[in-house]
Amino acid sequence: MKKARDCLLKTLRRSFLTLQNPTPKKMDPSERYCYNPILRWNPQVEEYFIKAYGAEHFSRISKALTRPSCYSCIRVNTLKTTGDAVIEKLLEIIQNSGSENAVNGVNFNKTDANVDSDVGHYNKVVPGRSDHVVKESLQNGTISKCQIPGLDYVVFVKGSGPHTIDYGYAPDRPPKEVIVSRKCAEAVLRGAQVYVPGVMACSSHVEKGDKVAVSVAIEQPGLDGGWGIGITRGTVIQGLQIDPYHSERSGLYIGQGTTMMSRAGIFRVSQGIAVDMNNRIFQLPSFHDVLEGEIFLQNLPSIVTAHALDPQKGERILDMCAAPGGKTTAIATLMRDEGEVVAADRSHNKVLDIQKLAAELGLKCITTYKLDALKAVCRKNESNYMPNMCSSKDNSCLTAQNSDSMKLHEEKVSSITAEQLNADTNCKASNEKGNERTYVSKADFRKNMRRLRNGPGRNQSLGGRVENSKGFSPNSFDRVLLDAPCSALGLRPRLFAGEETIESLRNHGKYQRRMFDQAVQLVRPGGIIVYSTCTINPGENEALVRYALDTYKFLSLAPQHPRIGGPGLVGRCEFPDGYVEEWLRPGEEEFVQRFDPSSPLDTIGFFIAKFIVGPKDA
Ligand SMILES: C[S@@+](CC[C@H](N)C(=O)[O-])C[C@H]1O[C@@H](n2cnc3c(N)ncnc32)[C@H](O)[C@@H]1O
Repeated sequence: MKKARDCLLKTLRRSFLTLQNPTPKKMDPSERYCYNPILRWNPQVEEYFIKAYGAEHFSRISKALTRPSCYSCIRVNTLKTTGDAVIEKLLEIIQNSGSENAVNGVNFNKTDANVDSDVGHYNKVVPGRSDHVVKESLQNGTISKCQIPGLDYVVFVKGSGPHTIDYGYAPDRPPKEVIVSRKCAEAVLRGAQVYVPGVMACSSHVEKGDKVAVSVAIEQPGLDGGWGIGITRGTVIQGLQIDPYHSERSGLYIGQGTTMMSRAGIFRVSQGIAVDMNNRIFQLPSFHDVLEGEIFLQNLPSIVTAHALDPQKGERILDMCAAPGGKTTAIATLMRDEGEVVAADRSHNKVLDIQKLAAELGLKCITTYKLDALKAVCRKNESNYMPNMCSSKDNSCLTAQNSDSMKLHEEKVSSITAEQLNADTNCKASNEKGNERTYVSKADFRKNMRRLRNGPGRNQSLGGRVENSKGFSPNSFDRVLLDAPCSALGLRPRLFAGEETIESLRNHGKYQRRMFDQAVQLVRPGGIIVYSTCTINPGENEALVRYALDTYKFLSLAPQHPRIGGPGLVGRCEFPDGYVEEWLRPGEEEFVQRFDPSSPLDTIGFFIAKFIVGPKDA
């Protein structure tokens, strides 16, 4: 029934488009076979953002969102190596790589990585690269160290684009084509290959080894007021104007590639590379499998977020929404792996990702938990609340699921507690002497306690065990990072933004405020909360700050270092339904960092606010 309805809608839509444009005009191929996407928004959301940013600025932001940043940002694992050593190794890799890889399309992969997803990476390095390439890479700034004070361990590798591609169009002989899904295209723009599940449609008679023009199917407004892509997997493309989705694809060509299998193969198998993208609109270096453990690819604003938190050695830090662990590991590295970073996420599998990343980077001070951030504060009346497990030392309330392994160790724990506590009280004095290795720090003590109760560390050796937590005691963290789940409207490249409505944006805001309420309870007086999102939506950024400052009088905005983002938005927005959203007040805007995707920094859209927690009973 639904299929028939969809089919009918599609047919109606096509007739509607044909009626609107009865004799499709011949299009200049340079207009058609190019990359010039227009980001579609929900009309009310667009109106709201235009009010916030002004029409011209919002149009620049929209444009920037459709493109990837033109460089890769590498966070060097300073516990294992240095920025200079990494640059040297990368240059060596370029030197040994094939000349077919242009400098601006630097290909750093050691091996073919046959990732079985529609967005995996695939690259190969061919030996025989000449020396001048290395010199050029340095001279033209392909590889450079970040110049921002304190961030000299961050390495940038430049990419290039958008490039104009000749798809070999000739009158009456259109190029063979492959149409991919939006998600696949977004990954391809970031440097991935086209994998089988990402292919939507393909020209007839495509054989392995054919050159194909790759375009993307993006959601279009439907007659029913929703969005649809109006094309089904397996559709045959003739290269004619009567092809389904022909006009919609104009300006949405993301590159040229060589098919790795025939059309029949693409739609028969379930995995593998369908198209090897060898001529891309954006040429960005790919680092899959490269210098594993020594480097981590991370957006610059995320690295800055860890700095804004300013974690100190020996502290206890909570990362409330931590997966996949990019910021957790940045924080642990800034702490030189001394102290405790509690990394929580509500998704079991994502917690495993944090563990994997921590192990890869060799970080030991990270403890992971599966935990709903909305219930991050330990409630004493929980049915399975076990007071002896919510010790003032550990402050983590573990669930009954772990009680067996805990009972086994309980005796041992109690026998060492007194001794350890003595060590604990000694730690301040020892610290003053700077003799960090001979005393048991608070963090080490907590780690030992956990080891005794739970066996060896969770990171490397337990092979995928994830501990559930019922939450933590109030005031039990020195600093809390809330890198909140959000509308992600700052992520790049983005080819469609119509799914978010005013209502869904407001819901994100509500969810974030509830999480923030938990963060406020968990951090001790005198501690720090950093709140961040990867969205351009002021309702999830400045409005959260307003809520925080108005609700909790003991919070105040703190300056951030480094500060490379722009100021926040001051003012308010009145919605047609009467809802009023309050943003920052004059004087507050310079305390937050707003990363504008259309600014010369060329980052994702991102927001960071830092709060100092004053005496809570004041
Ligand atoms: C923006 S991502 C975090 C990215 C991470 N901080 C990093 O830098 O790698 C948001 C995360 O919040 C998690 N999340 C969403 N709702 C949650 C909840 N109620 N409790 C805990 N985690 C949640 C998601 O699983 C997701 O991993």
